[in-house]
Amino acid sequence: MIVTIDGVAASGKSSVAARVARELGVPFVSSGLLYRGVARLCLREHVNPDDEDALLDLVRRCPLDLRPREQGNEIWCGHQDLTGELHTHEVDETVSHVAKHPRLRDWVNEQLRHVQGSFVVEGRDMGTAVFPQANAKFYLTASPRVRAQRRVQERDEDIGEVEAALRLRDEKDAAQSAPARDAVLIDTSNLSLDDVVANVLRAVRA
Ligand SMILES: Nc1ncnc2c1ncn2[C@@H]1O[C@H](COP(=O)(O)OP(=O)(O)OP(=O)(O)O)[C@@H](O)[C@H]1O
Ligand SMILES: Nc1ccn([C@@H]2O[C@H](COP(=O)(O)O)[C@@H](O)[C@H]2O)c(=O)n1
Repeated sequence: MIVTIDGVAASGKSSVAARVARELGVPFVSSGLLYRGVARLCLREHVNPDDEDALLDLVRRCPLDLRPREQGNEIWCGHQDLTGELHTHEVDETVSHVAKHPRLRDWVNEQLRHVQGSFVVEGRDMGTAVFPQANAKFYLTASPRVRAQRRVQERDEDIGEVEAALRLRDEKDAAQSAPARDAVLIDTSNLSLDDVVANVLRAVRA
């Protein structure tokens, strides 16, 4: 069984996917971490994120390894765990530049398709481009303000700046972020995390 949970930045994809996966007793996979990993390598190696050939050379030189874990996915580059370096302002600003390249997206999607068995996978285009055959598909949204409020609970940043950055990332991600026609749309603006998880599990088990 494959369950896809797509949605806009900070809509709750990772949190919901992790909880749903735990309840179903299957791994969860965070596709965004692969893009974030490439963005992190760009920053570390001073590679231009707008240069597609340079990005493909980078991931050949520094192959990233996505490791689904119950407590959260890990991203390794050889023997180096990059996981703790992927949710920074610099990575947030770089990742959409990385994600716009078709051949880089093909590379990410090839990594994702190696995952075997049953799993929950979250991202932007899991239910459309990567796993159109998924058994259940969900698409999470929330107002930019609500998403910014949630994000500043995690990071000590100005809420106005966070909201503006989320709106900008939404625009940059629009090309790959359309919900699948058969996805269940959930506006989480006025729902608790528990409510969203319950709604998803009810639909998966229906
Ligand atoms: N329905 C909800 N109600 C309240 N808080 C929520 C809800 N969903 C998620 N959160 C909280 O909002 C924050 C962002 O959630 P999360 O990281 O899962 O979003 P995301 O869509 O994966 O973000 P990104 O796209 O940046 O990876 C987390 O602190 C999470 O606990
Ligand atoms: N399937 C996906 C997942 C992510 N992206 C790009 O990566 C950025 C970070 O993703 P998060 O889920 O961690 O926010 C995101 O803003 C996209 O630019 C993607 O294109 N496709």
